[in-house]
Amino acid sequence: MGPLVRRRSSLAHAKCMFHNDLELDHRPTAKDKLVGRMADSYRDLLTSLGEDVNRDGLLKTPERAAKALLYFTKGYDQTIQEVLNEAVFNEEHDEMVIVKEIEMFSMCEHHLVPFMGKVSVAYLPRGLVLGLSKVARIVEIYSRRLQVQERLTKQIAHALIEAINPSGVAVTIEATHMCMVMRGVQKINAKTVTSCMLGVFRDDPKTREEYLALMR
Ligand SMILES: Nc1nc2c(ncn2[C@@H]2O[C@H](COP(=O)(O)OP(=O)(O)OP(=O)(O)O)[C@@H](O)[C@H]2O)c(=O)[nH]1
Ligand SMILES: [Zn+2]
Repeated sequence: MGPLVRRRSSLAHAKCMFHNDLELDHRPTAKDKLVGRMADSYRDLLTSLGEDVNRDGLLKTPERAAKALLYFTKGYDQTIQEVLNEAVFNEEHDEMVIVKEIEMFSMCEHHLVPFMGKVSVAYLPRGLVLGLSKVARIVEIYSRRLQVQERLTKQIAHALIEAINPSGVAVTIEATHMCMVMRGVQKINAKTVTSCMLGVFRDDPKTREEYLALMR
């Protein structure tokens, strides 16, 4: 295996892309101010539920809930550049790389309840590879937001393309949506599978077949 060499130029390239329409802006307000404001909103919500916000068990709940929601959406506070931390390496490896079954927790933007599942990411390198943990970190940055599964799938795939310019990327997500389990249609076992295939994974049936075989 050849030496791993950090490469800055591709990161500069990545920086450009991450201002495209797939990227949401950072939160407009500082975090400490947000907790106070969100806690006030949670107090209103609890009151609307008919609860007494001054009873012992609920005294600290608005702040706790605010911090929890900020955690569930912490992807808004992170940038791809920070997360990659320059872990893009020159490596002449031209076989498929797959990081499989990355746990994912996200928030349905329609009902503000969680959806969760597993993400598999594959790419075919073209001179550059990504630090393996960074694949999972990319999943975190886009899943820890208000999302729909299809957009999440696409954002992860495009982030890989822009970070290391591989010959192709495939992302598959299998998830359970709490909005379909705990309410609404109430289908406990329904799973939603989405995929995004780019480059050779889209154009070359053999590459796609190899990916699907490795996924089985
Ligand atoms: N395509 C897609 N739809 C989603 C996702 N998460 C939730 N939804 C759907 O968003 C839709 C919102 O539909 P509406 O009819 O406006 O809302 P609703 O009355 O609460 O719908 P029900 O869930 O059917 O009760 C529902 O069909 C959800 O299942 C997602 O990630 N992708
Ligand atoms: Zn939902």
